[in-house]
Amino acid sequence: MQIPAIPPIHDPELAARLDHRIDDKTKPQGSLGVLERLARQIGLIQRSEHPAVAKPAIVVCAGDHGVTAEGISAYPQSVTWQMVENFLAGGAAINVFARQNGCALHIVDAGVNHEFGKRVDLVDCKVAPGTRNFCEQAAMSDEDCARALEAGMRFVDGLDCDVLGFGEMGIGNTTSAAALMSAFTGIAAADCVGAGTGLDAEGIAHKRDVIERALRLHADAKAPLDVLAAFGGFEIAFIVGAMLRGAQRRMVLLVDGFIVTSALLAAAALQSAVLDYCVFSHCSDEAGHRRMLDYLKARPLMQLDLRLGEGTGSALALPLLRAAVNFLERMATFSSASVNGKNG
Ligand SMILES: O=C(O)c1ccc[n+]([C@@H]2O[C@H](COP(=O)([O-])O)[C@@H](O)[C@H]2O)c1
Ligand SMILES: Cc1cc2nc[nH]c2cc1C
Repeated sequence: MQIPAIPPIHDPELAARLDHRIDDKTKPQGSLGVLERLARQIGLIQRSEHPAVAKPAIVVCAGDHGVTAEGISAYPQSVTWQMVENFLAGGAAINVFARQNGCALHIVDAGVNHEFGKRVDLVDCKVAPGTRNFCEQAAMSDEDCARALEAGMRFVDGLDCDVLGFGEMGIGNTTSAAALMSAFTGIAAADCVGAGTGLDAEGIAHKRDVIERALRLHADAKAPLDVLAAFGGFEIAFIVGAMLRGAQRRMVLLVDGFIVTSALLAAAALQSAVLDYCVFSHCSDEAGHRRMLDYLKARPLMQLDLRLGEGTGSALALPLLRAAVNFLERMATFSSASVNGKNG
């Protein structure tokens, strides 16, 4: 398997031209704050002084997790496929927010423990009906992990979009994400673990024990792909592949909550320049997410106490991305509006 080469977005000459355009708008310099940094970043990603958010898409990847056998979620595994049906019927939060924001939505079965049959609206990339219990063995074989990564890359090869948002669905996947976080960052499991869909304090303590046990079992997994295979999920590996290919194709990558960011930890361990292409939509209410973002030196756009996943944060961030490219394209300049500039 070929890991995509990703160039950094570094381009001092274009950055200077973007900065000039931004500073020439009728506002005190820097006063549009984060939106100015976004406009500059999107311009550098798209290699354009006139960046656009014209064709946004969100991909929601679903997969099941063998580690649910350890009793680490407040909900049964069957909710994964039932929510996939809900996505396909248009009734989930992500359907509502994607529609509200004029965003294409793609639903992927990367490894759900359910036979959906032939469905035109479901992208069938099922590698297996769920991962193995990573307390007993690696969640994925190396081959299956590579299959999920490649499926993510191939999926993005067929996409026509400029902004690619990520979401996921998978009962048990906050356990997978917390284990990935601890393995990739060296942060203690106790500081990675959280309530997920709604565990109480006792449930969280048990989840921490499960993760610590698995970290001991797979202590030899050091290379990024080995860590991903040991603790990941099919939906997480699919997202890793899709992120790497999306960055290679110079898409803006919209990062959602705790699980999607754990996929980014793996992607960044494989190709650190992928981070240049990322916009962090929000800081999730899942306990470890703030620490994960800090580790990546990431500044999320919003803090809404969301802990849903599905790409809901990605969808809700779209108006801010649009505001960033719109002010750059549509605001008057000091000279066009005859407004005096600084000290002038
Ligand atoms: O995105 C987040 O930050 C987030 C935080 C907590 C839970 N979730 C969602 O909840 C599910 C996993 O929770 P759990 O408790 O089953 O591990 C999965 O479907 C995720 O989309 C998502
Ligand atoms: C109902 C439900 C919806 C979800 N969406 C994402 N994760 C979820 C988990 C549950 C339990």
